[in-house]
Amino acid sequence: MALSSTDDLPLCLFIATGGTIAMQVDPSTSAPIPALSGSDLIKAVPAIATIARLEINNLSNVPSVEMGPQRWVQLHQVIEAALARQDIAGVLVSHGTDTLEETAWFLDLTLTSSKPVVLIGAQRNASESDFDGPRNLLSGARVCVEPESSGKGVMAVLNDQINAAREVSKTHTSDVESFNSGDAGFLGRVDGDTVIFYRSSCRRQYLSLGRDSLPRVDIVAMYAGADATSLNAAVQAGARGIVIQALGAGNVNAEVYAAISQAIEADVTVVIATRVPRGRVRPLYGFAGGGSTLKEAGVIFANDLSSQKARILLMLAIQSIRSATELQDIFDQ
Ligand SMILES: NC(=O)C[C@H](N)C(=O)O
Repeated sequence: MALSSTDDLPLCLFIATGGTIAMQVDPSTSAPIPALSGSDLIKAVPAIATIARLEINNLSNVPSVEMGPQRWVQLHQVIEAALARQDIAGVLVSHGTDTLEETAWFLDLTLTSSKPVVLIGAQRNASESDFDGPRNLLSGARVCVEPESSGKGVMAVLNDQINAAREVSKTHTSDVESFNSGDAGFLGRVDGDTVIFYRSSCRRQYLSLGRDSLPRVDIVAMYAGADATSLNAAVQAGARGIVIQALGAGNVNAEVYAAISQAIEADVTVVIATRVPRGRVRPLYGFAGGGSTLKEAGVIFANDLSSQKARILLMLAIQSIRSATELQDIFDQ
């Protein structure tokens, strides 16, 4: 459905997927649930017609806990087809904030166009008087039509702050100032009606989406006193890859180390990430389970990617690559 506004404005595709931005409080339970379609959202923010002409795709209305490989592939296909059209300047996607960074990273890795793709969401639902959805929608649209957005990859725009897909993460459960890019810093910001970029994203990667179904990759958490039960269960479940959310610079205890060694012998690719929000993992310590011994055992180090982003990179990479050296090269970029 195309919503008309000034004819000479750029045309963007607006894809609604769900999330709190599309939720209202259900009076019978007093809890927010999916309620608004993409069309409802746009109708509630008439000022958007001064920024862009929008074509609306009400793709889904799900909380982002329901996002995953199947929906990512579907979203990828819809966006790839839209960006191939000459008349489309960019794509705006509304999304729940809980897994927004994962969808953004998957799309950033797999889309081929240099046209902007902007993900937005909201921390407060549409029944709240200080609902942040409209502001994020307007700012997202501004970034989507901004000529300087070209080649910046997939971006997350919330609270007027522009983040690159590789670096962005949700850092607060409820505050509207939640999404940031850690050590890398924001890509830019929206100031009133002006989009200001501070930098480009210089660490972008492309991995082709070979098949429609991605290989199973699980995340296993390391913590004080952890045993190998979860890791062994992932191997039993048929995981082709396992990302360990390790400690510190990339360490596990002796029991988990032994299980990792066995998993690698059974041809499961194991990637070490960390639960620490900032910094890289590396082969540092020589005790059983320290990074140096893990490297000896044949693990891949996830660089500074969170475990959830390392999982996505691994899912895409092991479609075609199995050699540890080549996989490590991909994670080192
Ligand atoms: N603020 C939000 O959008 C959170 C919501 N649970 C979601 O991710 O769908």
